[in-house]
Amino acid sequence: MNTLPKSLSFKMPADATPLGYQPAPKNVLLTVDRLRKKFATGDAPAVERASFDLGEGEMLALLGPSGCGKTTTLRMIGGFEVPDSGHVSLRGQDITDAAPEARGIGFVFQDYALFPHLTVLDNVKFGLRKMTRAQATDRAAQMLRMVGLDGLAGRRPHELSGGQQQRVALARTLAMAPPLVLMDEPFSNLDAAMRVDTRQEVRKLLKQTGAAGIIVTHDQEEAMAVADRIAVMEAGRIVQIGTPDEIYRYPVSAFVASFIGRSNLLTGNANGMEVATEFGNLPLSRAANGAVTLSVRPEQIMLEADAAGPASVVGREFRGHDQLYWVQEGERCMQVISGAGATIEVGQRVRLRICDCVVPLA
Ligand SMILES: Nc1ncnc2c1ncn2[C@@H]1O[C@H](COP(=O)(O)OP(=O)(O)OP(=O)(O)O)[C@@H](O)[C@H]1O
Repeated sequence: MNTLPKSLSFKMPADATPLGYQPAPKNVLLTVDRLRKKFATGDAPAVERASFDLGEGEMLALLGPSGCGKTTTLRMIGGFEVPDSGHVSLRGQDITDAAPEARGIGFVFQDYALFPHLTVLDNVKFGLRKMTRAQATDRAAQMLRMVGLDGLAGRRPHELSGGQQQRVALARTLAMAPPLVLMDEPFSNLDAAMRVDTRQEVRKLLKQTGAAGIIVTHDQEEAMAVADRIAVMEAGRIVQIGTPDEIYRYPVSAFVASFIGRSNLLTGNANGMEVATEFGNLPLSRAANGAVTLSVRPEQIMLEADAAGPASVVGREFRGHDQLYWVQEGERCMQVISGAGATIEVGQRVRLRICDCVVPLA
């Protein structure tokens, strides 16, 4: 038998927040209130009723598939796009109509937007024109030390790697000590290994300086790695906001369950904290009643080799730390994640057992 270590509990804690939306952070820095934007060319609004609060020093990821409105939301916060309606406030002051440069918000663009003819040091000094030259040089040198690039101050951007350019762009933004930094797909130009290192570096630097951040990404792994909270967007709307844990464990809809990690969707008939399914009666993560769709994560399912079992393995992916199986039972194909130890081969008969709370979806 192939048993699973249970590192996650899907039982909702008694003090869990209501589905979807968390209470406002304690020290609110930014309030985004029902932003809407419809472009002349589109049938539907690109963004509809986007609302959230961001705390001082908090890191939020706007996550969703291509075209769901992430960049448009970010651009409205930054002042690069004028909303049709709704408001943006920073520390209680309405900045909806303020020009980008008057908002005191920092930006890191996808292409870093470094000046190719300026040295690294002069790029970082660029935004510090209100300081004396000596003060600006000191501040820029300090920022370059912080991002670990003080040895490269005299180079030009084309003499740096993508990750180093990214850090220069961040140093330039942080030099101005903004309370908030907006980043649109900031790691997309980096290779996979560098992306992993750079995103941790960026998170650390923002936390170190106390700046809050909003990062746009379509990569759920990146969002989970870098953000304190994730706002998941679908077709112009924010459909769920929560910590990475909350969103993974308690997705509110089939869309969120399938976009963040892998999910098997089942149907059942709920009665309070229990649901009747084709896999027997299962405990629910929260109370529900009547017909429900359920999300079951692949690691919540146990796979047992059984020559008389009702299902068979139709695919297997060895992933080093674990294995992902596709298991066909009648019309249904389930995804199951199991330990890397014992292997069940493709073609073998198996039995599936769900061994945790299942999550009812809206
Ligand atoms: N300037 C524009 N004019 C017309 N339509 C636009 C404009 N900018 C964005 N859109 C449309 O608005 C919708 C949302 O676009 P947006 O760039 O915000 O999505 P996104 O989630 O950031 O996508 P991606 O991950 O591909 O960058 C899309 O349908 C897009 O085609």
